This record gives sequence, structure tokens and C-alpha cells, in this order.
Amino acid sequence: MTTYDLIAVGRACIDLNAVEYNRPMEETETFSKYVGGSPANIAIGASKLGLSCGFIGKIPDDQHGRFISNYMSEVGIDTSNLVVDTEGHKAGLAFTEILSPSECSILMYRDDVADLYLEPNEVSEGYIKQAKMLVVSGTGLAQSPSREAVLKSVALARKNNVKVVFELDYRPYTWKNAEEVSVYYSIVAEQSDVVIGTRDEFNMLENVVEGNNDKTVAYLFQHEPELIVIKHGVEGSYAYTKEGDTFRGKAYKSNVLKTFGAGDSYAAAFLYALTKGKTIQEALQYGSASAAIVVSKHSSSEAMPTVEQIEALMEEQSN
Ligand SMILES: Nc1ncnc2c1ncn2[C@@H]1O[C@H](COP(=O)(O)OP(=O)(O)OP(=O)(O)O)[C@@H](O)[C@H]1O
Ligand SMILES: O=C(O)C[C@@H](O)[C@H](O)C(=O)CO
Repeated sequence: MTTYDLIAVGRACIDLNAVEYNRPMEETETFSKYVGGSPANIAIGASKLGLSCGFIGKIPDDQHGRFISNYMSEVGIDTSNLVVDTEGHKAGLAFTEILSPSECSILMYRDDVADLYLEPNEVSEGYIKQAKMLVVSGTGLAQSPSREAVLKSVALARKNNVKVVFELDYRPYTWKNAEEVSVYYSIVAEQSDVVIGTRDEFNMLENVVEGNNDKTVAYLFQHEPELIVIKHGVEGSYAYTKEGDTFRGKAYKSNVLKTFGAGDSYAAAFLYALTKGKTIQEALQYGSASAAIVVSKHSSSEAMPTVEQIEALMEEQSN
């Protein structure tokens, strides 16, 4: 018996999104606070879509930590394995700059962040075995002890027949160099059932400047993965199966406010659709429609849509 459709492991942080957008951050005076961090956003998105979700991570023992934990509980995520740090580590902060709908950047404050101090002994087999899938974010591999905690969670998932979904989620901060990224990304990707990332992120995994999708899938299908999703921004995304099928997901039209949040909302809705037994082609549409909604809104987490909103957009743009 599984209790959770999905348990995500990794960072739960704070996003501070510029309220006065279409201008440089130097001229921004007001920021809105949201829960952020890619794996937290995915769990929030999936929970808002009605999946039962849990989370493994570490938050600070302060106002930010309590804000994160309260918000995640409010949207229905089980936070019993969201460990409270006792050593004074802080929450990661992501200040977002929205220069224009297509030129966005994120200014990260991630020195000594609590999420990277998750210890292997804080990852419980009893918890992981209650899930259908474990969603692992690449950033959790950037530094010890979180690195070992994530590797342990993958090993426990595999031992208990829990599907491993690896969201590459490459962020340059905290990694030392490209070799290191490639080493740890390969270890986890080769053991995962599903790997999701952008073309650039797969280049980091393979440690190549310009890879191509055929080579990527030929490499990964020699190992555990059964399904690989490669995203190409507004040009859409491709899903490849080990049986040799390829599916293309087109991006939906959107009144874009900012670009970030696309990947997390895409993953949440894609995984929701697969969990509900939709086809891979349909799952690509759910993911793309969810992303189109989130890029038209101000936040990544709070903006995660409902199933009805996703299906309405799919219907509206069905031709
Ligand atoms: N401007 C856009 N308009 C509509 N849909 C978009 C847009 N940008 C991205 N998407 C959708 O979101 C999906 C994922 O986007 P992308 O490939 O940029 O991922 P990502 O880089 O992980 O996102 P993020 O910016 O959150 O890190 C795309 O395949 C597409 O369907
Ligand atoms: O993942 C992060 O740490 C920042 C996110 O919360 C932010 O909203 C984003 O970049 C989403 O893609």
C-alpha cells in the first residue's frame, strides 16, 4: 500500500519576486514572498493537482522556515520529513528580476543554506517506501551532506520499487566545476526510471558543449531509464521511450509575464498526468499547458494551476 503518489527530495526555499517588473532589479523596491525551490515547487504543483505528496528536506529554525513549512502543509503536502535545522543554517533566497517577459534572471543567496545540510540519517526508508515515485532534484547533489542524503534516497527508492524521477534542475551556484556535475548527474540519471531536463541540462549531465537528443537517449537507455523528457523552451519538448517511441509536446500560447517557473509547473503536471494513467502524449500536453499558465503569472508556486485550468487551456488551444 502506498500513501503518497509522489515524494520530492531537495530544497524548499524562498522566492522574492520583483513586484515592479519590466525593469532592472536595481530599480525594484518591492518584492513578493513565495515558497520556492524547484522540488518544493513541483510538490506544490502536484499537490494542487490533487496528488498526495510528501517532502524530504531541511528548513531553518526561523520565520522563513516556518513560512515554508506552513505553506506546504496548507497546500496538502505531508511535511513530517521536512527536518528543522538546529545549527543556524538559513533559507535559500531567490530574488527574481523580470526585465521583460523573455529576459528574466535570478539572483541567488545560497551561502550555507539549510537544504544542503540534509543528512543521510534524516532520510527514512519507512517514508520513501510509502511513495509511488521519488522526485529528485539535481541541485541536492551539489554539496555534502545533502549529496549523500539524496544518493541514499535514490538507493532506498530502488530497493523498495519506488520509481525514481530525476529532474536535472541544474543551477550553477554551489557546484565546483562541470566535471563534478557530470559525475553526480550520471550516477543518478543512470539509476532513474524517468529523467527530465532541458537540452542545456542534458549537456551538463553528459559534459558536452552541444549534445543532441539522439545521442543522449542512446546513452541513457543503456541504463535504467525508461522515459526521457528533453525540454526546448518555447520550441516545446520531446519524450523518448526505451521501446523507441518519440513524442513531441508543443508549447501553448501564453501571455508571458516571466519565464521562470515553467520547468517546475511542467514537471508537476506531466507527473500528475502519468500518475492518472494518461498517455505520454497527453502528459506532455498537461505539462506544457501548466507551464503556459505559470509563465503568465507572478510566482512559481502560488501560481500552480488546477486540473480544470489546465484542461480549459488545452481545450481552448486544441486546434
Ligand atoms: N514562453 C513560454 N510560453 C509558453 N510555454 C512555455 C514558455 N516557456 C516555456 N514554456 C513551456 O514550459 C516547458 C518547459 O520550459 P523550459 O524548457 O524553459 O524549462 P526550464 O528551463 O526547466 O524552465 P525554468 O525557466 O523554470 O527553469 C516548455 O517545454 C514549454 O512547454
Ligand atoms: O528553484 C529555485 O531555487 C528558484 C525557484 O523557486 C524559482 O521560482 C525558479 O527558478 C523556478 O524555475
